[in-house]
Amino acid sequence: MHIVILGAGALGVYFGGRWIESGVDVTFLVREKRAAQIKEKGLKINSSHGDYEIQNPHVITDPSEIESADLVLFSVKGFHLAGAMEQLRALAAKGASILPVLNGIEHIKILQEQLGKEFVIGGLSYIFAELNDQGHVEQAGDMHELYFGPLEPSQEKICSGLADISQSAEFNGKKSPDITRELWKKYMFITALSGVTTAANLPIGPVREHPETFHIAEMILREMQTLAKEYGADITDADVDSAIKNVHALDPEATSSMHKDRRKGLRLEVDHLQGGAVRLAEDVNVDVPYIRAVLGMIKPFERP
Ligand SMILES: NC(=O)C1=CN([C@@H]2O[C@H](COP(=O)(O)OP(=O)(O)OC[C@H]3O[C@@H](n4cnc5c(N)ncnc54)[C@H](OP(=O)(O)O)[C@@H]3O)[C@@H](O)[C@H]2O)C=CC1
Ligand SMILES: CC(C)(CO)C(=O)C(=O)O
Repeated sequence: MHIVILGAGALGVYFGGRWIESGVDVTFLVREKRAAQIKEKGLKINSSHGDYEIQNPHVITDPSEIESADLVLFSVKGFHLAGAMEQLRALAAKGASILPVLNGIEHIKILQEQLGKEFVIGGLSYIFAELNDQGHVEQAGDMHELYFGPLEPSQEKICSGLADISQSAEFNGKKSPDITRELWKKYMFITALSGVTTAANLPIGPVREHPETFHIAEMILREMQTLAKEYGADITDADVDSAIKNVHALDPEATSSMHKDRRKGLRLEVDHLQGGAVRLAEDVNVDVPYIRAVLGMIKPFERP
């Protein structure tokens, strides 16, 4: 299987690197600046699951440089979705299925509309990873999960193939029979975690210590549960309880990638995540006052 990584950031390099380590053919499709950085500094994963340096990574800046691809791991931030569409179209035309791992949900429909439903697989990840100033990945903690699953029956084969090749890779690759539910569970979790940590500008430890602050996270989980149900995803009370338990289990210093971006003064995915939730809620007449409130608190730091 030939996999193209579109978005050689934290997730793209981590999962792409782990596939390369296990012998899979991987190409990184990047923009010029990132290509120059990779040429100078190389690609490396520093990880609690073992470090790995990618020797001579295959890096391209134009899809025309490859003949064919089976799969694209699409790992850009929500605000780069539109800018990557032309490259995705070119790769789909070469036969590739697209596996987006962005947080959120709005991108799935946009990709399906732009590329055709048969090309878009469901995917998401649980991992704490970021790029350091060398452009190398820093991954922390136990979690390194990549979930994927068919959104259309025709995608069973590529998802099974992906499960097979991921078995020997150093991450947990999980083929889900109900990826839409998994997508909503992750969207619920990240809307709450990124909302409360980024708005408070605090990691999860101090958020948990203040019941009034933690209450906001719990209310966002509930609002997301209601929203998911409106969109046909059966997110149960047990799912919400399990999300709360997972937040309690996090290291006190742990925080969301959005909060890390706020601390670094980088552009935030708030419009894609909390903004997307508000848009989806408006479309089905659901009230989401807590999500609206954190959206308002985070907006001034968005740097669009
Ligand atoms: N980091 C984490 O721990 C987690 C992140 N996520 C989600 O995964 C997604 C990706 O996050 P993350 O990996 O952290 O993001 P990063 O910002 O680390 O990486 C995104 C990469 O996409 C590249 N990119 C953007 N547009 C293009 C394009 N048109 N062509 C080629 N490359 C492009 C950027 O490159 P350039 O340098 O050129 O700008 C950048 O390197 C987000 O939706 C995030 O919420 C989910 C779970 C955990
Ligand atoms: C849930 C978490 C924190 C880890 O996967 C994440 O998705 C993020 O920080 O963006």
